[in-house]
Amino acid sequence: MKKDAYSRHVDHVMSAALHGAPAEVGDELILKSWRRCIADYGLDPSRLRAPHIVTSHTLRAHQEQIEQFMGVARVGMEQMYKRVSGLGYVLLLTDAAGVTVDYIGNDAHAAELKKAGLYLGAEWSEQSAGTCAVGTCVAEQAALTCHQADHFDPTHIPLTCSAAPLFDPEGKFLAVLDLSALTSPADKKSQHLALHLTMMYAQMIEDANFLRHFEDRAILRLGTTWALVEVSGEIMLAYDEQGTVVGANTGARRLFRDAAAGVGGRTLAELFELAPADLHRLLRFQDASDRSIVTRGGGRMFYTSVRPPRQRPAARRIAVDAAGDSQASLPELERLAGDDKAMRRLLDQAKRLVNRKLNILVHGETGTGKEVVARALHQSSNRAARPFVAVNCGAIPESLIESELFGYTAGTFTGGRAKGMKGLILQSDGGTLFLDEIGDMPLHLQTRLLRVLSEKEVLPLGADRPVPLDLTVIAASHRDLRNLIGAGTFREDLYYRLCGATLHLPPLRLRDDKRYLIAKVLSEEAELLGRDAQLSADAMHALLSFGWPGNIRQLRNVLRYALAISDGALVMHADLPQELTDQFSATHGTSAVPALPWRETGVEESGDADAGALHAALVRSKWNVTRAAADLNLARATVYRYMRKFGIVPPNQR
Ligand SMILES: Nc1ncnc2c1ncn2[C@@H]1O[C@H](COP(=O)(O)OP(=O)(O)OP(=O)(O)O)[C@@H](O)[C@H]1O
Repeated sequence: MKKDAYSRHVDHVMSAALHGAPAEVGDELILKSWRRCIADYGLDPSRLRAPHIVTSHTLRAHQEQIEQFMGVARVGMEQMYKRVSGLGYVLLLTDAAGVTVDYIGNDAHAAELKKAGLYLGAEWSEQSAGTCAVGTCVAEQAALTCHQADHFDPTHIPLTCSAAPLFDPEGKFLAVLDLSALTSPADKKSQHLALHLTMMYAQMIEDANFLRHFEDRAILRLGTTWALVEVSGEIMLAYDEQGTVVGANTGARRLFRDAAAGVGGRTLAELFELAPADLHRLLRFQDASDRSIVTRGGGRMFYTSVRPPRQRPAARRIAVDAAGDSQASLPELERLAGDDKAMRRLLDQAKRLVNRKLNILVHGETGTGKEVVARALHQSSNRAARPFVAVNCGAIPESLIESELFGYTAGTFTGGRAKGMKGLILQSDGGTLFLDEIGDMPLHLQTRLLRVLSEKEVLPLGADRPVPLDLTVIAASHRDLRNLIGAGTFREDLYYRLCGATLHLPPLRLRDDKRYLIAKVLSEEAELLGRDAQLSADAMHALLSFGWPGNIRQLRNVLRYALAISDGALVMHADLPQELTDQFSATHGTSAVPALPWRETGVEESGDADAGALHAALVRSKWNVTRAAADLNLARATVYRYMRKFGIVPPNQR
């Protein structure tokens, strides 16, 4: 900015703030903000300040405060960004303090955007940045555009920014959605649509969050247009079975602003003129053919639509109640465990790792839930709306792993796809790449993967230029990778790249929350069948006493089987597969005692517990590989591969 233009700006801000009228500035919110900057925060428009970017530790703390909301907001932001991409805009989501907790922009301009503060971690409060769209939106809790010289600090004059406030389901100010650009036409009117788009998406995100928050409640939507009331939640009220309002979105709070006691805690009959039949249909969460309603006192007419509460299947309630646990409403990561100490510690650790951009290594026997944990970590992260790509390095034939992972360009292979193929690594860009059985990855591909991880770019086969990517890897192994390093089959440097943090999943037999897991898996399986399920006391006892060499995967298979066999809602001991009932009666003294499956051979002494589990499954199936594979939920080819690997030889071939 030229020096004279710069001093003109400073003079204009000072004189308008001290003596000016709103008409001179053109926007009352901007004028009020200039005054606050001078009188309340003691800012000086002639002192230029570079944008303030908070440390990653502070950023994480801000993100943690609104983590769940960020997941919902991200979906809306991505949709919105599609509408404006190519027009030079970036999207910011800030928290109520004005700290940018999420961001979508064109990475090609990352350096410029970062310099301008249009980036993750930038703090846009008025106290820090002077008048700006986010800061003034925070101060006024109102939508506005802060265009070029509206900014207090001349540093920000090149920018145009439109921001809208977001409120939580209780009406508390929560966040700001901001659409900004580094350059724009001089006329502020050019940003009219940008402001409206921002307000529209802010409302959509806020309403999506409202619907999620009250998914267990009926929602009454009111609209002024008959055909749109189903889809546009202009005004929404959540209410309980008695018709008492338990939540209201911003539109509804605005509508009932004059009601002395607000809307919360009042009944629908107090707010609307309702005939008994109308009240009845609302309490039964039914729609009616005449879908109009009139507010009491104000006499305003609206069209209505009712969204009934989400029905949790009875089976889920019964089963979880059976475990005496009320975790059903908790986020996915929390629900992975009951009160097992090791798992609770692991989940606490996992929650702290979620958005840290660290690669994570998950270790545990087969079927302990390594992939389940990886998915839950992804779903709890701010990458949740981006892809979760799972690759089983042990299952893809070695000849294909390279092209599957890294992709290839057109013409690289005869018989390949004409347009080339985007590899799985690139497909996970911005999301999470889950590399299962990482210990099975051939050495030369480990080298290529290491390069991808360190350089954050991938070179598809046949390509001459690498493609940059935002990669977060969660790798899993049932084997101790340090043993593989010792044996020379796993690269030590890759190991250190992958284990930004390591999570050790305990085997099911050592978990203290078996009762919780049994109830959870039973309810999930029963839900799939659309029925109720409970376990008889002795069936539960047998499940609790079993050794579970195949861990939670085996538990799921057993319960799926038992549900298929059982006649009614009650799963009996006799409905369980024979392997369980045999062991149960054995350990209770009614027949010969088989040793616990994973201890019955010396294979475990090889240092690999899975060899024991595999051997046990083969013994149980009388060396029928197909049945053992089904038991362990593995492909037959995988069972053969592991048999070769562990040196397990069937008796008839010894
Ligand atoms: N906490 C859990 N709650 C309910 N089901 C679970 C849980 N953890 C794992 N499971 C179930 O156990 C089975 C195996 O899980 P998963 O595939 O994540 O295990 P894994 O350790 O990755 O197995 P592998 O090493 O063989 O790939 C799946 O059916 C999954 O649904």
